[in-house]
Amino acid sequence: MDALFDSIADNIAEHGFAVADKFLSQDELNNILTLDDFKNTANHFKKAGIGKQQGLQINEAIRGDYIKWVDKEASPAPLQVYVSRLESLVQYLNQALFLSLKDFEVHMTVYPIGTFYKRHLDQFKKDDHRKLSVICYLNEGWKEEHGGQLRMYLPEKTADILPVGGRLVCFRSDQIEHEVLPATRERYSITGWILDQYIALKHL
Ligand SMILES: O=C(O)CCC(=O)C(=O)O
Ligand SMILES: [Fe+2]
Repeated sequence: MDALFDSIADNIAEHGFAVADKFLSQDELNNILTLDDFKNTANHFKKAGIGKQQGLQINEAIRGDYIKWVDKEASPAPLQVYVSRLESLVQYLNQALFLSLKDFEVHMTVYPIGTFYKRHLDQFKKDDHRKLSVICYLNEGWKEEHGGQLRMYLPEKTADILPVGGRLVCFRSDQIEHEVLPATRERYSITGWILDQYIALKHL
């Protein structure tokens, strides 16, 4: 894992984002996908909103995904594997990049066919504790023609990333605007943010 973590740190330092394949192995992601949460998303997930707490709004013209927050202390074993890998990544990035990262929050995500998330930044207006966005994709056999790319708006170009199973994308939450394009398949992922403070308020 160290070589993978090292390339993530280098790319974040140099370009503000990193794409790392095989962050989760095929077995690890199969185990996550067969969790009841993912097999039966209609019962477990709820519509994602925009903003925080009192300001939270549902707006399908902006985002159409469904989410379930992960309880880091009490998640099922397959998710715990991912949570501890992220913990190691956070430690590594702290040492490599001096970011003073403290904690992270993650939710399971499903985008039903045809849904999207319009161009946005991940930091909230009144709360800038989200330092890095981290998304791990869980989709087997995803191809270009399925759509669903993460489009990042970089200073001189855009970069489109396919949500291929096991792939991790990590980028600076305060700098990189991005969007999720609609797909012809359901699109599964675990979405998270690494913060520079300890989480005070649980979403659960
Ligand atoms: O799933 C993705 O590729 C990005 C998701 C995203 O931008 C978000 O949840 O803020
Ligand atoms: Fe985002």
